[in-house]
Amino acid sequence: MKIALVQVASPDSETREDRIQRVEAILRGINGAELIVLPELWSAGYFHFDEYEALAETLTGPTVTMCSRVAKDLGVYLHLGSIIEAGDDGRLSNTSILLGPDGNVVHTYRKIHVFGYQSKEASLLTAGSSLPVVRLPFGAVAGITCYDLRFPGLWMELSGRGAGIVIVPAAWPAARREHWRLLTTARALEHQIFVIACNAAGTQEGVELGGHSRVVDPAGNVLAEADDAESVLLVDIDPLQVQAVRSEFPVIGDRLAAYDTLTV
Ligand SMILES: NC(=O)CCC(=O)C(=O)O
Repeated sequence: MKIALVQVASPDSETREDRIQRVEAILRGINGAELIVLPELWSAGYFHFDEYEALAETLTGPTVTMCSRVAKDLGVYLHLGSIIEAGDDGRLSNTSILLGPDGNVVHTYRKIHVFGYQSKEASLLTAGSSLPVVRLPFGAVAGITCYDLRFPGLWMELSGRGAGIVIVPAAWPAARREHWRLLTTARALEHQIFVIACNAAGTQEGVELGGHSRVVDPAGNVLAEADDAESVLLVDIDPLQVQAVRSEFPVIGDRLAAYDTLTV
């Protein structure tokens, strides 16, 4: 199964509308992928905190509308990264969305660990409280977002719920690039899971984004890694590898069995 990670830059000088148009052209130029993934808040720009309120949108807003049209036209699964979602109650969430080949939403996830270190996200956005895993023809898929990479308990839940492929849109700064590489590899290896991690590129509000989008297989092998420029990373994965790795070396099974029998 061919997948494409589109490592978008969101420069301060570009409007959201221009960026949506530009990214649409990039998406339409991708051939043969069955799944395409975009970064966290690429259309608004993660570090454009002063614009969060103005750029908040619903699931029928400009980012989802464009991506839905492209998913349908190309007949692909498209994880659109995330949007600042304006909820009915006036609260804002960092909502990641996976669209199916018919353009309809098949999975949404509202970021649970909103980020407060050198970031206004935690004060502007409301944390999510649900962790869905969706069964698709190519496997059990979950989407989580960026900072969530740091929380092992969340990953225990994901693998416990049967996820075999975890999509991680991100806006992870270059300053902590080695954490990004270490955590994406560690999560794949310890949970015997595909980690498809699509980061942002470029600079926003003086913050350099880390790029280095990467795909790590359930045995912890890095199948592909981008550099730090805006680019499209293409890679083939075999979703059946999840079961093969877990059967050959049953770390997940051993872990669940061990916790069931612990005493104080
Ligand atoms: N967008 C984010 O959640 C950034 C997370 C990050 O920079 C870190 O965990 O380090």
